[in-house]
Amino acid sequence: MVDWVVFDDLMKDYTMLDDIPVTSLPRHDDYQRTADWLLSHTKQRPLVGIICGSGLGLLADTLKAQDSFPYAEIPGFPQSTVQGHAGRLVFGELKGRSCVCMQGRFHMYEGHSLCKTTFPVRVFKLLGVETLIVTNAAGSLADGYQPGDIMIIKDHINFPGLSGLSPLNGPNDDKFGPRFPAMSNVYDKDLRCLAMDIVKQMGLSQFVHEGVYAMVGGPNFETVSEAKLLHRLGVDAVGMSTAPEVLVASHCGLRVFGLSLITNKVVRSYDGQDQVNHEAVLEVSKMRSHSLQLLITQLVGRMDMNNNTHF
Ligand SMILES: O=P(O)(O)O[C@@H]1C[C@H](O)[C@@H](CO)O1
Ligand code: HPA
Repeated sequence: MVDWVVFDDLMKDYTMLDDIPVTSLPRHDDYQRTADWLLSHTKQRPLVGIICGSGLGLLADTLKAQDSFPYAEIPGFPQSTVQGHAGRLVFGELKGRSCVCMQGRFHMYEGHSLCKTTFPVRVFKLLGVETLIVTNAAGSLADGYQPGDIMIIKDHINFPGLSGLSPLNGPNDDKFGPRFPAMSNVYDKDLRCLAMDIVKQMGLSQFVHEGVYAMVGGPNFETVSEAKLLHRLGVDAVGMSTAPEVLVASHCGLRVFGLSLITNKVVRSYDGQDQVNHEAVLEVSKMRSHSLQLLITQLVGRMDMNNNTHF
């Protein structure tokens, strides 16, 4: 079993993932042990996994017939440290469909290696999950977006990934997926269309967009020049998570759907005094999390199941 305290201690001398001794990376058995423990502690057999972003954890509270486990009680599970991320794994039903929900995620900027931030995704796979729904709080760069809007993620730019920081670094585990996974169609098109349909029926079209999410390492928010650069690159929203989870999910054949809640506009001008902060991010996510919850609930209720073309 991975002991993350020992793991972190081993890691402290390694600044590049390239340097991580492969013997200390989690192995298939480590993920399996955590999955087996969970399966023996709940009767739920989830087909949908949900990761709640900053301030978006209330969704987990709406699950029916809940079994919940603080991360600290789950063998092999990492711990969350960020305000707005409760640190509980909640099993339960949405529209009668069995789900497992991470109320709090792990970020690279917390000092976790990427294999640690994505550990739960492979556990989800071994629990029988077919579809992963990722959510996050993000700052907008696109001109038409306002705080409180929702962005259905069409694609992402993974800046840490482009510079060699990938949760898939290290020996490939063929039991999970191929060495060189394609990433050209990661955010499932059918689910995106279904979500847009639901948005129309909910009368929310004015507040919902489809766009490109970029992951940066954080924990600082962007400088004005970085914001200008992201805008020129065609990024619609920027955040500090999601891409590694999506990579690992897609690698092991999960169908992926992603939503960003726009909590702030990224400052793109040297004039003015606007400054983003985490408290404001949490406040906006709390204010608008209800619409996001309704959208996810409808989506889970209407998505096709056991029809995952990735298998
Ligand atoms: O977990 P997510 O990506 O929703 O969290 C965002 C990015 C930072 O962790 C934090 C900044 O306020 O919110
Ligand atoms: N930048 C990066 N991450 C974020 C932001 C932002 O403006 N807002 C919420 N998460």
